[in-house]
Amino acid sequence: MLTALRKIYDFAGNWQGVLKKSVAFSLLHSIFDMFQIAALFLILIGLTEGMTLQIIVFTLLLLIIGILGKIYCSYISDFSQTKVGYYMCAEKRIHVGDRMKYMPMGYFNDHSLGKLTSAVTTTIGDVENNAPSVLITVVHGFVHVVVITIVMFFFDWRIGSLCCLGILLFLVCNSMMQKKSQKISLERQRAQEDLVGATLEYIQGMNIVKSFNLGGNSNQKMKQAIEESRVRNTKLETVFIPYGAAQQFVLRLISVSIMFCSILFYLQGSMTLVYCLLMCVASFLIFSELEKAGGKSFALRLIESSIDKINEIDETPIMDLSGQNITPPNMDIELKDVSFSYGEHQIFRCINLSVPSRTTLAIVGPSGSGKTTLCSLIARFWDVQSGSITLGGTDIRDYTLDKLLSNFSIVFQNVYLFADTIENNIRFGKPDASHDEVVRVAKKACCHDFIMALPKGYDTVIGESGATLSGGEKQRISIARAILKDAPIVILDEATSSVDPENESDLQAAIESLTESKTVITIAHRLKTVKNADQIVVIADGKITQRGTHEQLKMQSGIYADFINIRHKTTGWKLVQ
Ligand SMILES: Nc1ncnc2c1ncn2[C@@H]1O[C@H](COP(=O)(O)OP(=O)(O)OP(=O)(O)O)[C@@H](O)[C@H]1O
Repeated sequence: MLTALRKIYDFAGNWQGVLKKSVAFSLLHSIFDMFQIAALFLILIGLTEGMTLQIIVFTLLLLIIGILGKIYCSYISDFSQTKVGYYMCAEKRIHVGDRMKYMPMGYFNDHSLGKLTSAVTTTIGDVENNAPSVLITVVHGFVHVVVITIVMFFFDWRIGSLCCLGILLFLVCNSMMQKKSQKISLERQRAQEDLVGATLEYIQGMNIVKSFNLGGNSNQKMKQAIEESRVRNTKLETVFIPYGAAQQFVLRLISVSIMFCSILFYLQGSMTLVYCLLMCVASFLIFSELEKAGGKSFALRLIESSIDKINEIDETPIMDLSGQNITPPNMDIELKDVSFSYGEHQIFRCINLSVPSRTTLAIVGPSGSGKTTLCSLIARFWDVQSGSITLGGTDIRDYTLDKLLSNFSIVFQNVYLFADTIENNIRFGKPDASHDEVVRVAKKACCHDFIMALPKGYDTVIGESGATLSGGEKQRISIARAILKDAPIVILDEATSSVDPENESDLQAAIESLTESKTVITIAHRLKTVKNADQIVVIADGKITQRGTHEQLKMQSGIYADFINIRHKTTGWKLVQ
């Protein structure tokens, strides 16, 4: 239990002060609670030994101060508790999100989208909603019972000892429950992750679901995940209920024992009537807060496993640790003996390549040969396993990721647009750009006219993933933001789809604006791009099998000439005119 409490405290980070304040006020609340017992004690003395005005006034004062104190302390404690929960988790979400930018892409291969989404949404949400309140209730419950026990010892050591026995028995039940819950908490968390993953997959694949008319079967996975989550949650409850009941039983039993013993001691003559009455009334109050703590403490393991999960993501090694803010003297890119594999799947074996500043490289090759991977290695989305890649003569691993990536504008074939205004989507390339700058690049990327035809122009909010724009329009928006970034190196995965003849010339004009006077690396699908490139490399079987200009390569027998003649249709690579 202490480990879990410690973890919550550590998790609070910058908000530990507010958490301590909340705990302190909940303890003060306990002290004000004692005022009730003191007032009761005075009333009983008054009733048995004669009521005086002094006793009445003092009792009333104690009650008023106690009630007001409790209200004030509750307010501050609850407010701080909500504040700490919200802020510590908001900070953690931002921190984890920031860190993810610097994680190797391999991390995202090994961890499903569902698991990561679940971690930053529901798992952190669990911590946000429960951790501070559980910590405060548990600490409060224990301090409350300890304070009361001390007071009981002050009145009668035998009753004090009974209180100690109650605490001890409660701890035994509670630690048994904590042990039992450890395994189930993990299982429940996994079920939760699977559920988020299945839901995401279902929603993301909705167009496929509809187009294949598979509504009935396709959500089978989601149904299974829901069922699994139900089973785990129910199991959790079923396990806790007997222990929770045992805790309650133990505390109630001791309360009743305190009452009976007090009466017995009074009848034997070893306790005064006042003390006896006081103990009888107090016996119902002694364990009230501990009982609440017991009710909440079952959540400690759940919170602990949630915190462990979030910390595990947060502690994943990032790529940026030894990077420096280097400004490359030129944009020469050099690959020396580069080998790379995805796990066991070898993609490149000792490849060498040189792309001088302000030249154009066209990468061609069959589907799955590694064209995208090569671009990803140059932009350090992945680290090479052996060999090196340099930019301006410096190994790209010696740059900070921010500094390295500031040199690249990357346009992917599958464009992702954020659920934000068109203007902000373009501004993503340069967050401090003015409206005029945004319009200027939109014109260059041939977007301005279709943007102005939209109901709110640049302020039109596009649906998630750009759902309300055509494929070609999305492409041009992504080119506009790349033009705005104005990085000296452009990596471009040419669109093979979403280009109809009307869009074609606009898209071409946009690409020409983007690539003008830059070092350009293109995954080329168009004969025109390939023809105009300063250098063409053909990738196949983990190697660069051919390199040269269009004129040189078309004369050589080999994959390139075959492709030009569209003889290798079956490999899945073709050039469009
Ligand atoms: N993130 C990844 N994890 C594991 N394997 C991957 C990953 N990305 C690509 N691969 C595999 O690496 C190989 C090369 O993929 P890559 O996308 O680089 O090829 P490509 O030449 O760009 O293909 P295409 O022309 O079809 O886009 C493929 O076999 C692919 O399945």
